[in-house]
Amino acid sequence: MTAHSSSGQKGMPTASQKYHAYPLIDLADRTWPSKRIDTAPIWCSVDLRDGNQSLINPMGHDRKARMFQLLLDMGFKEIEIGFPSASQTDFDFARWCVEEGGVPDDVSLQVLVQCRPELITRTFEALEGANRPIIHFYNSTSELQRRVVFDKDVAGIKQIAVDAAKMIKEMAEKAGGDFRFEYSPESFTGTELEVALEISNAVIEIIAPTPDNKLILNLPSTVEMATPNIYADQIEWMCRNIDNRENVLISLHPHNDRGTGIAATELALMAGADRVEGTLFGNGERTGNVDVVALALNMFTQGVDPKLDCSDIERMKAVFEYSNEMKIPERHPYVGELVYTAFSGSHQDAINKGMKALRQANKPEWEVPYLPIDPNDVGRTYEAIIRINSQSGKGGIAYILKEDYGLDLPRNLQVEFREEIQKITDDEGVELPPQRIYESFMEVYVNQTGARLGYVDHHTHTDPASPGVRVVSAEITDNGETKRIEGRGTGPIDGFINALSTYLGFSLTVANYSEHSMQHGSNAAAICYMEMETPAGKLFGAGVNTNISAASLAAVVSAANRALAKAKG
Ligand SMILES: CC(=O)SCCNC(=O)CCNC(=O)[C@H](O)C(C)(C)COP(=O)(O)OP(=O)(O)OC[C@H]1O[C@@H](n2cnc3c(N)ncnc32)[C@H](O)[C@@H]1OP(=O)(O)O
Ligand SMILES: CC(C)C(=O)C(=O)O
Repeated sequence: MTAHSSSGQKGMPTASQKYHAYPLIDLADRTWPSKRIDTAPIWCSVDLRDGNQSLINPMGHDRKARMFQLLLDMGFKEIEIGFPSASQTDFDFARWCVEEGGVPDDVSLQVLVQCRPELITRTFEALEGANRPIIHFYNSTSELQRRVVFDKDVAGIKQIAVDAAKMIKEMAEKAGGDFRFEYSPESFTGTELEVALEISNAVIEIIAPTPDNKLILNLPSTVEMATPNIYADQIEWMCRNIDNRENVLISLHPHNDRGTGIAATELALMAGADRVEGTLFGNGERTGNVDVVALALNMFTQGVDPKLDCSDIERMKAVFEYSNEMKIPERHPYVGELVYTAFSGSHQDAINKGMKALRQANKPEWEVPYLPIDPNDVGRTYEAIIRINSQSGKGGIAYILKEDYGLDLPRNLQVEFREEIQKITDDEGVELPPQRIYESFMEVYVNQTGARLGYVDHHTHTDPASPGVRVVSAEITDNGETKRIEGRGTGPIDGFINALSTYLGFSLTVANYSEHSMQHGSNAAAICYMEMETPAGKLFGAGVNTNISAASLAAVVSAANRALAKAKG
């Protein structure tokens, strides 16, 4: 039945008529909810097989080889390199890996094959001479596939698995090599647990795994059909009930149809699984395989060694994009261009303060608000942490000026300058790059193109008649004309302010003052920030000079210019 909305548009069909809820698992004494992941699983990359079979243009040799090298460099010890009986490309790649791939002794090549004799034979040919390769065989066991794809009952489906297991075991013995075995009751999540158990146990009996050669029993979430807790229950149930558990490695192979592949994998690891098959950044059929990088880095941020080297995530991204001919979205966990970036004011403020506190604490532990991982740990820089648009606040602007240009703005100046930036971002409606923020700061406070006054030079001497009083004589420009002004005070700033106040005919006083050396674009110059009470209200000026007194006086002139401009409206 089709529902119709009040607008007359055709709505979605009635959910309960078209779909049904996934049944709950009867496991009242489940233990996984109170477990945590404290060691890394055995990782197996399936980029070159499950990832590859989902691509518009499957990988040729070069794209495969480049991905393969990355996977080795990241420390994968098990790599599913393809489906050699399916295509000449995959067959040739398997041969290349065996003969020329430089596979370290502790790495097993894994290949996938259906339970079909001619394909199994070809698979053994592809692996001749390989070191401890894993033959991964599978057949679909779900109720739906039994009914509509294979037209067989459980016994018939079990027979497919058993026949293949026998053939593979015999061929391995005949070949005399040191083979390892993996069996997947494919579409496990659509299979009744008792059926998956019966078929898996039948395979285990034939393979007869030992402590030295355990069977990998891969329980795939071929299609993610339910909430992650259900997958965890299924895995805990299988771990408890499977025969010969001590000689069986329970492996996960989650897909991401509901967008919860990572959560499902994590809960299933808590439920007792030993191994995970997945792909870099989650490429794979439909919505992908589980993202092993996110899994590994999730572990890392919990203080667990993930046993996968993700320290050069930019290289990983580049290889992913080259080999898969796909782009990684900006928000993808840990790797997306924007995942370490805050645009919004309060986040920027917190990050700014967090980074400062971290520097001061000088401890190894990472704790910065809004950043669950130190970008440096995956080879990203701090450069893009804070970016400025109309959602940004003073903290973010101050962060950029400090980190990129070494300008340490006092708090009130941050507030004042934010208004200048806000005008621009509201007008333009787009992001403002750091250089424009810096140039804007220099223009508003230091260069002041077209401003009425300019500081040129000054000299001071003690008033012989009044010891302790300094006489300041300064040269300024007023609308381009050179003027000499003179004033007296306790020091150069005081004397200069008195001179300028008299010259302009209004009072200027210092409310606050700070200075530091410039680290950017100027050798040994200092910058002075001067907050002044003026008839137009409290305003900042800034001055840059190699002489600190001159920088201060330039800052006074800058504030006076801003007061004059404000008074003019
Ligand atoms: C969930 C997964 O990712 S599983 C992996 C899937 N990956 C791939 O399929 C990629 C590579 N595959 C291929 O290139 C091809 O499918 C090949 C070369 C393996 C086989 O090709 P073909 O035999 O021409 O065709 P096709 O795949 O359609 O064959 C399906 C037949 O195999 C049977 N079959 C499918 N899977 C299996 C299996 N695991 N074990 C035994 N038989 C199987 C089907 O029931 C069907 O039988 P039917 O011909 O009697 O109806
Ligand atoms: C072959 C199996 C493990 C598979 O790829 C899947 O179920 O997704």
